[in-house]
Amino acid sequence: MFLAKLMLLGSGELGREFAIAAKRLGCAVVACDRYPNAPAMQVADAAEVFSMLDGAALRAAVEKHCPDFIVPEIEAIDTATLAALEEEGWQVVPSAKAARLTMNRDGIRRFAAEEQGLTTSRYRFAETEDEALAAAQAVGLPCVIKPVMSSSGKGQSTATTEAEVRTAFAYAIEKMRGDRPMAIVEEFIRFDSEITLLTVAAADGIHFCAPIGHRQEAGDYRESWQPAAMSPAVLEDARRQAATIVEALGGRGLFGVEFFIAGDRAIFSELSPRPHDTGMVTLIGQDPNEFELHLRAILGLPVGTIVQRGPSASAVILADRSCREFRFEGVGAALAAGSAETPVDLRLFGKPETLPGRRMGVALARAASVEDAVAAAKAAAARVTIAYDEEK
Ligand SMILES: Nc1ncnc2c1ncn2[C@@H]1O[C@H](COP(=O)(O)OP(=O)(O)OP(=O)(O)O)[C@@H](O)[C@H]1O
Ligand SMILES: NCC(=O)N[C@@H]1O[C@H](COP(=O)([O-])[O-])[C@@H](O)[C@H]1O
Ligand SMILES: [Mg+2]
Repeated sequence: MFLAKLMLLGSGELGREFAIAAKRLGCAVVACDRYPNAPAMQVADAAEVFSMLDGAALRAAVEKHCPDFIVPEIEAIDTATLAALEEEGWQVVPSAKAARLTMNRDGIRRFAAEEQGLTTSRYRFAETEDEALAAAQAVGLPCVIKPVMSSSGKGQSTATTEAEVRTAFAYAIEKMRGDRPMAIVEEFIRFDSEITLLTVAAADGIHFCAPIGHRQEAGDYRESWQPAAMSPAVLEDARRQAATIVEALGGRGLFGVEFFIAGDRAIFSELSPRPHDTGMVTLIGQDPNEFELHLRAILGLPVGTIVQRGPSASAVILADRSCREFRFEGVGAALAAGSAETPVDLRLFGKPETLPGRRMGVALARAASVEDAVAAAKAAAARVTIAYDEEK
């Protein structure tokens, strides 16, 4: 009856779009996350609620549902259990090795820089304040300090003085996920721009999407656009580095490979072995979009030709406080801003609770230029407001 059964480990906005793509292609989806009614659960065939870091619960869910593919959707997963499951013959996407190396920044950074020879910022790891100070001295100030296990900028800050290094290290350890109190101390790169190069490893080879530019604030993305303007030589270098690391990680799927662009250098930053948040722009600008590409690659289907439909952008809709009783307003006004020349669309993720800075939705636009697309997406996002009710 079903083409395949997919189990999502993590069920946020990215998993939700992936689940929709999977349902369209006749797959069964089991959505797992730490809280009930997570975005992907709302469109899945079945749901399981447990912490992805709980290996026993993860194994029990796999043995209960017997998925054809286990699809990590977040970084923080018990990767030792994933590796054991893979060893026993379960299919982990793109591979248990990719999930293990990318869950922690030390894993992927060492692999990229020391084993694959990619260009990266200078970096050191620190487990104590003294080690953080020594690391900052080695990489130079200012430096960026991040917990080795975190995402979306959580626990990340930039230090320009020794005193700030101490504060930044304490902040990283306070905000880390998991149980490894370790931070990466990175040279601050004065980049001209930053991009995500979506790279697909599929049955019919390696494919690249047009580069996606993005702007980050507090370590989290605010707007992304596609195609990002780049010199052909730098793009070629980024593609070479992306292909190197994707092939070395192994397995099939879509990867979001992040680079800083500084002059004629493409500096590898990190990668997601799964759809990328900045890649939500492909929901309006690209066929197949990043979620459909991930699915096709996983299922062993050919990707064929990827069509970029013209200058496109996404802009995020963020909450500013904690609340369980809230409503979206201005949705009609946001959509009404679209036109034949500048189509506008929205995704509201259906998260059951707001938190300060939590991404609740995204506005999408296509236009005559990337600048116009970003302006249209931002304007649409600004029209959507969240009305918070008193906690009941
Ligand atoms: N070494 C650096 N130099 C300059 N800016 C940096 C550096 N490291 C990170 N940044 C800025 O912070 C952003 C977030 O960093 P990074 O991608 O490492 O964190 P993250 O928490 O994994 O984010 P996400 O999960 O959203 O990709 C980068 O996109 C960039 O704008
Ligand atoms: N940069 C990684 C990223 O964007 N991940 C996406 O955010 C969700 C968690 O959101 P939450 O923190 O609001 O629950 C994840 O499940 C994934 O979809
Ligand atoms: Mg990143």
